[in-house]
Amino acid sequence: MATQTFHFTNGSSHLSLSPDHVLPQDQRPNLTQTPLLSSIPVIDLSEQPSALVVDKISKACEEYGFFQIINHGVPRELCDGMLAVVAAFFELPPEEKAPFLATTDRTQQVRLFNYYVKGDGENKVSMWSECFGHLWHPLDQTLHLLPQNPPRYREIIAEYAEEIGVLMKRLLRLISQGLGLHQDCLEKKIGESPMCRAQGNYYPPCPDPELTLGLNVHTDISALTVVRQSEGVTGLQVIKDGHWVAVEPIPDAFVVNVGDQIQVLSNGRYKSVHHRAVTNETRKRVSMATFYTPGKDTVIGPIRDLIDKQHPPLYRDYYFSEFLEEFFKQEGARRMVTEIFELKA
Ligand SMILES: O=C(O)CCC(=O)C(=O)O
Ligand SMILES: [Fe+2]
Repeated sequence: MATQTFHFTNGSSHLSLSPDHVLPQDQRPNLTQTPLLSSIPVIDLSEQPSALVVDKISKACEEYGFFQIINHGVPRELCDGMLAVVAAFFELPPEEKAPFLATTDRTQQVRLFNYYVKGDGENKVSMWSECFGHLWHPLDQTLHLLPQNPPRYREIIAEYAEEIGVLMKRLLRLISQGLGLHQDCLEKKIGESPMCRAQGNYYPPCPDPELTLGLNVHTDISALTVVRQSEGVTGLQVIKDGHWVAVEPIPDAFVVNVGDQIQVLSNGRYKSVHHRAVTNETRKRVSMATFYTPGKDTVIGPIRDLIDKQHPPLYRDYYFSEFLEEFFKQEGARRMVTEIFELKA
């Protein structure tokens, strides 16, 4: 299977910004316009009574589509260890990573790739990052496919995945309650065979952050996403009221965001918000996104209990496979997949 052009971040091409990374003028980040550290809501999961936590999460999902959580119960050392092992994988010499390079086979389970956007004309502009994707659940099907170097990669990812599974379900219960639904509602709607993918993102220092992006503007196609990011380096930015705001890297916090599927299930009440990663000149940044997504055969549409005369359905029901097809069709573009499933009034 053919591989696409790939830019190793630790190969010689990354010592300078190659033309392959330079975005057309209108897609550049315009960093001077970003307020430095206005932030998204920070929610303490240990706060009592828990109804207060439900309310705060609900408000955050409506107004930002993003929030950070602290006192979440996932051991900090495990998260630090996870980011360290992910960084160590990306920092291996190119020949050690080459076996994982993405091919054109979409069913490939474990893949190392660069995102790209379509530039002027036919050319593709690569993002200033390397991404490494694989399943995080069910791990017995996937663990043997993961890197053996760094030596502890498999073991640490397995431990981390276990914790993320518990956290993800807890968040889905809180979000269901915020919508006034039974606490198991969202997990049931997303189905018994969710697609659980993890994506490590590695952003090396960039000689000219104004000319490129670490990750293009996008929404997540998941139902829900949980991100762990490096401490002390900003990069993730979120649209709020038409402006980019930087997500402050709070020690020992997770960033949580509503994906396209919860936007549809909640009939537009909770927002899947556009976000991007920008680069900086001096410090590398690592993040690990874990996505919780429906299986291909799951039917997604506005939950019936959320529909009434005042709230007519905004989307049609679809199989998640249809959503994925549309997503792949829009690859490289500024993705607007949910719009395809909107019901016009
Ligand atoms: O690096 C980040 O913080 C953002 C990652 C992200 O948005 C993604 O992987 O979908
Ligand atoms: Fe994302």
